[in-house]
Amino acid sequence: MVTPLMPAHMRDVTVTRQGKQVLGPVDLTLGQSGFTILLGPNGAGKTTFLKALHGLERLSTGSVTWSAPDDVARMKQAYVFQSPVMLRRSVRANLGYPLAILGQPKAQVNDAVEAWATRIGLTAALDRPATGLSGGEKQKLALARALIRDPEILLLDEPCSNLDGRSVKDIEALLTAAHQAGTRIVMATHDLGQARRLATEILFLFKGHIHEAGPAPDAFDAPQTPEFKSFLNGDILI
Ligand SMILES: Nc1ncnc2c1ncn2[C@@H]1O[C@H](COP(=O)(O)OP(=O)(O)OP(=O)(O)O)[C@@H](O)[C@H]1O
Repeated sequence: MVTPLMPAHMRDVTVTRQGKQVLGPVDLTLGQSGFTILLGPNGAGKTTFLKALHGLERLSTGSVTWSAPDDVARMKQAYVFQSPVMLRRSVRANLGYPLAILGQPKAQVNDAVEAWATRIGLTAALDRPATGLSGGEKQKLALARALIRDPEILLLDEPCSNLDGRSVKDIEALLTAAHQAGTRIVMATHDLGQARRLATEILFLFKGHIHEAGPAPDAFDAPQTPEFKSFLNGDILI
């Protein structure tokens, strides 16, 4: 599927915090389809990049433009945080929330909730408080809550950090299915194995700059910059 939202352009984007430039300048076009993995060591600026793209970050310079008006673009994006944020309500209410606020009829919301609960293995927990779920269950719920309204682009900030292997596998399966169904994905991760499993495109960030951008697996097989080469070698970058 080709989304009318993309391509998106980041032009001369910089973010400065307390006098320090933590991102940019970034000049980049995100193409119409693909699974972009944003790699980089701690503090490289991955979260800042994703938030800048999503409009959650005040830009010091530059602009982010989508191939649709800003209000339409905002509606068609979903963002999954590193630590899932749960409403203090049931799993059912959490899952249905994005559709309920769009004013969808209750029966339709309920059908979608039941279908997604089955996909993430939480049918038996539907009427339990979401705050009582395990970390992996919460992150699956957060992902399902993002996907339930069928976004054109999904932005994820290290959604699998601190999760057990089973949960990582489940989340990767959900992401792969979304990608295959045509959802544009941009995801930050520390995990090189995960990047190799999922990426169609790599962005490597270091000290706020993009040092490598290109298709996977080529970027892994023949890194173009010494920084990305070192990162792939497991060296400590300073
Ligand atoms: N509120 C803040 N005030 C000042 N500096 C900040 C603030 N938040 C983040 N930073 C700095 O901005 C830079 C980029 O941070 P960011 O969280 O985007 O990196 P990251 O690649 O996502 O890191 P991590 O992998 O650790 O989550 C870092 O140097 C960080 O210390």
